[in-house]
Amino acid sequence: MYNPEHFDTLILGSGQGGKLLAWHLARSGQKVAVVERRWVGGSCPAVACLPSKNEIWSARVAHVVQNAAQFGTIAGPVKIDMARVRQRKQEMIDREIAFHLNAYKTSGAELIMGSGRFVAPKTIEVALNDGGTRLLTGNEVVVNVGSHAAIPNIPGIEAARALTHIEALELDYIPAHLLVLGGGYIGVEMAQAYRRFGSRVTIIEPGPQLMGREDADVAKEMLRILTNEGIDVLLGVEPANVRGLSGDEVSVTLRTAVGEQRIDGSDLLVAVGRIPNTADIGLEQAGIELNGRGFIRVTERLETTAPGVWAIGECAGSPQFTHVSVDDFRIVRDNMAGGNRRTDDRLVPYVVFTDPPLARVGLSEGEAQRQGIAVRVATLPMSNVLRTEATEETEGFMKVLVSAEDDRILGFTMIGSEAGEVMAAVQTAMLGGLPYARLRDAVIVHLTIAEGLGPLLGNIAPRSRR
Ligand SMILES: Cc1cc2nc3c(=O)[nH]c(=O)nc-3n(C[C@H](O)[C@H](O)[C@H](O)COP(=O)(O)OP(=O)(O)OC[C@H]3O[C@@H](n4cnc5c(N)ncnc54)[C@H](O)[C@@H]3O)c2cc1C
Ligand SMILES: NC(=O)c1ccc[n+]([C@@H]2O[C@H](COP(=O)([O-])OP(=O)(O)OC[C@H]3O[C@@H](n4cnc5c(N)ncnc54)[C@H](O)[C@@H]3O)[C@@H](O)[C@H]2O)c1
Repeated sequence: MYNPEHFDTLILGSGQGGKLLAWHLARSGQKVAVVERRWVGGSCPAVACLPSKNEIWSARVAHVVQNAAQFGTIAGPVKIDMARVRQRKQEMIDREIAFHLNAYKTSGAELIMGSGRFVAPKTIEVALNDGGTRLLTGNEVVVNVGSHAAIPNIPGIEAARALTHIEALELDYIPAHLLVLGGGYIGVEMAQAYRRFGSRVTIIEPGPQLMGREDADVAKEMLRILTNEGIDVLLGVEPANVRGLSGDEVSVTLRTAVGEQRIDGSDLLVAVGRIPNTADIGLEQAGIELNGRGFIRVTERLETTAPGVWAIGECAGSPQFTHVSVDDFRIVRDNMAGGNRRTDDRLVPYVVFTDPPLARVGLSEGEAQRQGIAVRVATLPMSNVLRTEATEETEGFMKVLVSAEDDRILGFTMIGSEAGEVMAAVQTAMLGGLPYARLRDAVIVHLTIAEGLGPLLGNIAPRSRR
């Protein structure tokens, strides 16, 4: 083996946490390198969060304009220019790339574009994108290689060249009839966006409800909202085979409770979950073990089974959100500096960026039940929040779980306008350990959506005396 180049910290994959760690350590004087095969800045700004939310926003504008007459604005016939939608998204990505390159330059961290694989403990060989190889070692090594879209094992799906989120975000035409496999995060977000651009859309979900991890009442409301916009949702159906070619004519045969059913469409999007990018990168050469699901085995401190090697983000089995990968960075940063931060004491919120969005922090009702945690539950329909009188955003509801033993807020779910922003207020109260009545009695601005927190928490029953 030829002489390796040595770094204080070597990071494989420019994921969301890894790049922040690189910039931080380099600014602190360390010699740092990041190896990235494709996306400067990782998947979030290139093919995931930012581009999807960018196109979802374009779709929202289309929706508002299409419904403008209801609010007294006569806009005339509406036409969607998908090439412009895509271009706007690309301009944002280009700004992101420039931002990231500048952060590498100013921090002093080296970005090496190529595919990396371990060839020995703490040693990575990089097949450079421009040709040639480099051999790198690090005192500390961090793996932040992310995941890719799973393609289910359905006969005909490979030949059909189904879209993943990556190709779907590159379309410069409006699919006549988009078939969406999967009624999870990507499925519902993209289904609604394409419906608003003008596609006919069918969601195909084998589970009994959309958004399988949510309470049934939340999933039912999501179903009602999407169905009202004209999206067809097929629940409890199993795709058996696929025929044809996405972008042309494609059909999916489904096994249903009442026999087989064939759905014909023009394009097929697959959104059935993620597979960690941990295969074929030589982890076994470096003593880095995987768990049974292919994720890197880590401690709560994000240490792998190899001394001096850490893992961050989705490849480490962390919840699949950018803000979690960012928090993984903070944990590794502090633990590298001798601290003792853990992943198991954090509150992980999330937002599904449908319109209205779905947000949750803490326990759902189902989780509380399964964990045997006694709770008091209150709900408030969005139509009872005064602001929605003005905006007509009356869909959805808020739900809060308060401990039956004390007055701590244990969970908050909202499907409704500004759900993510309202949730952040509840999350803050939860982090501060505020008894629910403090938030209930807070003076919250009239006429905001958050004003609904008062009446919502006012619906919590008093604690029963034993
Ligand atoms: C369509 C979509 C929308 C999403 N929307 C949201 C959202 O709104 N909010 C949210 O919080 N989360 C969202 N997510 C999830 C979020 O994007 C991810 O959780 C987050 O990007 C994970 O980051 P990570 O740090 O694990 O890795 P990533 O950001 O995925 O980075 C891993 C990097 O490693 C590189 N890599 C892999 N293997 C190698 C190798 N061998 N050599 C060199 N480089 C390698 C990859 O090219 C990639 O750039 C979305 C995901 C998708 C797919
Ligand atoms: N707003 C956000 O934060 C956001 C947005 C997009 C993605 N993400 C992250 O990315 C992850 C991946 O998203 P996703 O939508 O691919 O996965 P998901 O896990 O959210 O949903 C996958 C869905 O596909 C269904 N499914 C499984 N096998 C299937 C099959 N053969 N045919 C049809 N459906 C099938 C599952 O029952 C499930 O409902 C999410 O879990 C989330 O963490 C987050």
